[in-house]
Amino acid sequence: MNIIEVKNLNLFYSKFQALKDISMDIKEKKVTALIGPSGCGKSTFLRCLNRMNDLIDGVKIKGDVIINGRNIYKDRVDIVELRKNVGMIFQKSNPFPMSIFDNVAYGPRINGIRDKKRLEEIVENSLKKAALWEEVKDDLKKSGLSLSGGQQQRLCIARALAVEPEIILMDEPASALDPISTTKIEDLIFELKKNYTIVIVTHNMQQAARVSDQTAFFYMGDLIEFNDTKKLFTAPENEKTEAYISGRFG
Ligand SMILES: Nc1ncnc2c1ncn2[C@@H]1O[C@H](COP(=O)(O)OP(=O)(O)OP(=O)(O)O)[C@@H](O)[C@H]1O
Repeated sequence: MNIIEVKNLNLFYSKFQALKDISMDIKEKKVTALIGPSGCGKSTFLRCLNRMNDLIDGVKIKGDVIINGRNIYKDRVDIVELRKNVGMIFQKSNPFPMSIFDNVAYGPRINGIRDKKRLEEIVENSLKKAALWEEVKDDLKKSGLSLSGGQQQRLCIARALAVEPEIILMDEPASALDPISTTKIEDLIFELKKNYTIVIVTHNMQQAARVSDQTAFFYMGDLIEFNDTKKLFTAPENEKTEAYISGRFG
């Protein structure tokens, strides 16, 4: 089933067109990777899926993004609800300057959950789902900022999971991490897709090939090819895709 349907999406930063008539259906509980050379529009596209571009001055968006049957740009949509349902993980982990517990409890508290036991449950479950619990369970009062880079990124994933999203957007979540931490994030993505839909921007083609079910190749604002990951990397249909995956540009 398609959880996200993008139809004829165009995005302008003032006069510059960064996305050109993009249409793409994203399947539920699968990992979709967005690849392409720097500046091709991957992050811009990702941010369209939870209206993060609304925050940028001079942005104009035309077209439709339909999530669970609701057009997030046209129907009356509560942005806070939307971002709860469509969580986001950034390249640079950004824990709040507070304890591990408070980082994960932050969203649930904003949503009005006050009961201590309930919060403890949510924090424990979210940290378990983010594969961080075992490493931090003995000192949840420790500052989130005192964790290693890889742990901080998993803390941010736990924080996103604590408000029960359906979709998680990841913008190069492992590009600042060492190989071992990267493997942990990749293993986690594999685990998470049992319950969540994941859309991930990555510069790393091996990573896209390892973690994703479907891959979209962008080039200069165009969606050049969108295919099953295996097919895209072994028998691409477009010659630009082939040139890119074989390292001839980008
Ligand atoms: N806030 C902005 N204002 C103006 N132009 C922007 C803005 N953000 C991005 N752009 C331009 O839009 C195009 C797409 O940028 P985007 O960041 O989406 O590309 P990307 O494929 O994610 O690149 P990278 O891999 O380098 O992160 C680029 O030409 C970029 O310069």
